[in-house]
Amino acid sequence: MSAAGLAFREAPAQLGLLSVIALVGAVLPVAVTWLTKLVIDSVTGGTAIDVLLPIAIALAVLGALTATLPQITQYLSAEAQRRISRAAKDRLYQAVNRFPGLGRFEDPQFLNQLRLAEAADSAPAQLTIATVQLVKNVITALGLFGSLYVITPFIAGIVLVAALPTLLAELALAKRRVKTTTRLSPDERRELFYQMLLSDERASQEIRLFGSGDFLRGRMMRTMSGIHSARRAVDRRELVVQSGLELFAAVVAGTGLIWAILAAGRGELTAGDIALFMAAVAGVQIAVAGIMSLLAQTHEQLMIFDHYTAVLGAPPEMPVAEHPVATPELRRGIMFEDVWFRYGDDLPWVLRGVTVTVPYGMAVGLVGKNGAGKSTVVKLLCRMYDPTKGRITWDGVDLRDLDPARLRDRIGAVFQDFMSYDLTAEENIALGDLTALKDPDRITAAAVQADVHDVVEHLPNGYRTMLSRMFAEDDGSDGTGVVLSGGQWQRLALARAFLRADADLLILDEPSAGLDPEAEAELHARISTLREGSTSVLISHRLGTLRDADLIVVLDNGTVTETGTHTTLLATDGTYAHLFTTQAKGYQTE
Ligand SMILES: Nc1ncnc2c1ncn2[C@@H]1O[C@H](COP(=O)(O)OP(=O)(O)OP(=O)(O)O)[C@@H](O)[C@H]1O
Repeated sequence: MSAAGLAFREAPAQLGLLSVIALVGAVLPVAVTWLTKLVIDSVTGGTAIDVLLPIAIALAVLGALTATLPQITQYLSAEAQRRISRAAKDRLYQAVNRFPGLGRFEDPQFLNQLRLAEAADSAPAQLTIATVQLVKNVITALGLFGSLYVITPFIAGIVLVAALPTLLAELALAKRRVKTTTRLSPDERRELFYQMLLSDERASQEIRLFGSGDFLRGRMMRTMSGIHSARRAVDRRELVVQSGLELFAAVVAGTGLIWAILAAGRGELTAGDIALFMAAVAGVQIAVAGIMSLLAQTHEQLMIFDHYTAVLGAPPEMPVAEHPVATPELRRGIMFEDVWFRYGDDLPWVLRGVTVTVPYGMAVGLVGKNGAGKSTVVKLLCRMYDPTKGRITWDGVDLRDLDPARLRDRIGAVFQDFMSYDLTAEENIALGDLTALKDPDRITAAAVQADVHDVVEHLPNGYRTMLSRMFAEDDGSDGTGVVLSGGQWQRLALARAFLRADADLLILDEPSAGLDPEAEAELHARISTLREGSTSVLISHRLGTLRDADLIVVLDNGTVTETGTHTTLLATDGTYAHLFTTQAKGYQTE
């Protein structure tokens, strides 16, 4: 949709009124100029007061209109801006939410474009309002130019020709401004990153312990200085060019005035003509300067709006089937068939020909050293990315042929880098399946399964307690937000996954890393019961928790090196046996 289309759909009344006011405002200066000439000529010509009075009253009414219309215009523009920006922002984040995978969020070029698009949410409104103002200024300029032409076609011609360099200069300046903004986008993203880091609750502990605050502040200030010097260069150029243009306009107006006074001396012009001449030259110049700056603004906003439309029109980063196959209920299993994967064309292979089956109804354990590719396998299972080569099938159907959203509906997961939201406890769990917000019993049941019910129940406001000290007042309690411990957050993340009790596949990536030994043992007993008969993939560095798995898959440097049960793998005496005995030794007393 075009900027104007969006603007008129969201604020038709405001923009309609603004257009009418602009039309009235456009002819006001012309009418005032002519009436002023009439008054002066009448006064100097000795016209009767009863003829003068209506003109004076008309001038007073036009003066009142000239004074009030800008205030009304400002109010209507602000309201139109709010409505249109709201809709533009909504569309932008709808588009962002539509990207099926993670690729876009790891692409710096796209992130730069997104930052520019975020700044462009006021562009549709500004563009439309600027266009209305542009039309207004054109009408005023034509009216005043016509008035000037009646008195002196020669000077009128000079004023017109003098406007040309202004137009070209303003357009060039606008182009440079947009170029600078685009070029500075990565730096501004960087500056924002440092800024957020310095005020981030989670980062503050390390920053204080390592005393890295001043280092990060220094980096932020250096980035900011770079941005400022680039902007200063643009501002200086604008200062020089625009001052030159103003000077040029003053010379044109001054020369015209001298000519007009000389002409009046020769009796060719009346006093009213001189007044009209002065008002018209100034008015035309103001209107023309307004047109130039509005044209430049429009040009700039159009270029910024391009980034907005580019994000809105960006295709999904991985192909989404136009007519997806309905995701079948899992009955056979998930197969990785010679899957190769790397995060980017210029990055190393992370998975190299992985062929493995997660059979239906079985608990599969995934083991491997840091960086072996375990979390990557999980991300591919959820189709956050597509394999670079090979394929993954869900009951025989290639994941690429399924609707990613419907596939994910069938999966419950706790990721290694799970989220803790600054929301209430209830909402933190319900995010696993938002329909549960209307069914608190389901939320409680999931919390019981994740062994976090007791903790939540005893919070100051129970399930409605805000799990943040930053937004504490939002929970309607006495304003005391609560901060949970790492292990408690982890259980909450588990509850979020357990909310999808009927999920076909349960993925747990290091679900007990933050739990105390007792809680871990309890959790794994619970998970075992939950996993019984259901299909699950569990990643854990604590190999003891995988003993009961129906199948253990060992990943090493992106390839499957061993598969079997705990007993068979121990007997094989390979990597798994080595890792297991090394870990077991650590628990044994001498
Ligand atoms: N988003 C990403 N972009 C680029 N490379 C990535 C990305 N995520 C992971 N990697 C790389 O892929 C490799 C495998 O990472 P992965 O997280 O799958 O390992 P892992 O076996 O889960 O490790 P760990 O036991 O430490 O959690 C690593 O070398 C990592 O640097």
